Amino acid sequence: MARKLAAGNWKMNGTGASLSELQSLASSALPDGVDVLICPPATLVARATDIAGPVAIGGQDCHAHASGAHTGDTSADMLKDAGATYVILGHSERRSDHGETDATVRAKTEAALAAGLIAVVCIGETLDEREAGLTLKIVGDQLAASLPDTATGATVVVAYEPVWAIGTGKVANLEQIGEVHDFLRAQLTDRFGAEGENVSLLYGGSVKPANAGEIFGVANVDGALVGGASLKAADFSPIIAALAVS
Ligand SMILES: O=C[C@H](O)COP(=O)(O)O
Repeated sequence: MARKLAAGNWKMNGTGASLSELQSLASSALPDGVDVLICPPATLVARATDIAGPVAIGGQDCHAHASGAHTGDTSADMLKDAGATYVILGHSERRSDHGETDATVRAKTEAALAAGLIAVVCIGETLDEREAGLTLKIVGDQLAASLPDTATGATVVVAYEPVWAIGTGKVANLEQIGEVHDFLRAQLTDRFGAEGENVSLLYGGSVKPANAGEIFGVANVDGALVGGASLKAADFSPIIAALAVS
């Protein structure tokens, strides 16, 4: 059985003052049965873990190597040392801005698992790919090539984020979300057997308090990876609450 996860990705937003939002979330009465994760910028990970209480803290990327001459990069071991327990990998913004391939994502995922972090592996099609009828082929190929053979429900989360729905206000409709999540679950169980049922499947792309409830009602949606609406506790809290009652 996959665990429910409400994950917030602050992307390149936030300074020390923003930690008041995390503080507010951490001191609120979080519902049982939902894991809550905030992934702030790398500069805030260590400070965030000091005040996070029941909220897990994650990085937004890591290098595939544990250490070395890689100026500007952060290793999975470093995130772990700073108190992180998760790391987002293969976000479409990393894939497009930094040329990350599925092979890169798989190598990073292996590094994250070796460091003891839970990897939130992101996949998703572009609008051109959807309009060409390639959605399931694209996400299936990304899933297969980005996950290592050692992935389990305890070590890996998969986030389906249609690129065209990220930060655009355009949300995939429930039928589109359901089709992809059912497909991903089948792919996971084909490859990992019963363990594939334990991998949490998140939807991401313009999730807001107003649409979270209906999205969480879709089969095989175990939570969300939320960008903009995770920056304020007042927006993220109702999304967490909607997941709890789904
Ligand atoms: O990682 C989060 C996703 O990119 C979704 O971002 P968004 O909720 O701002 O659309």
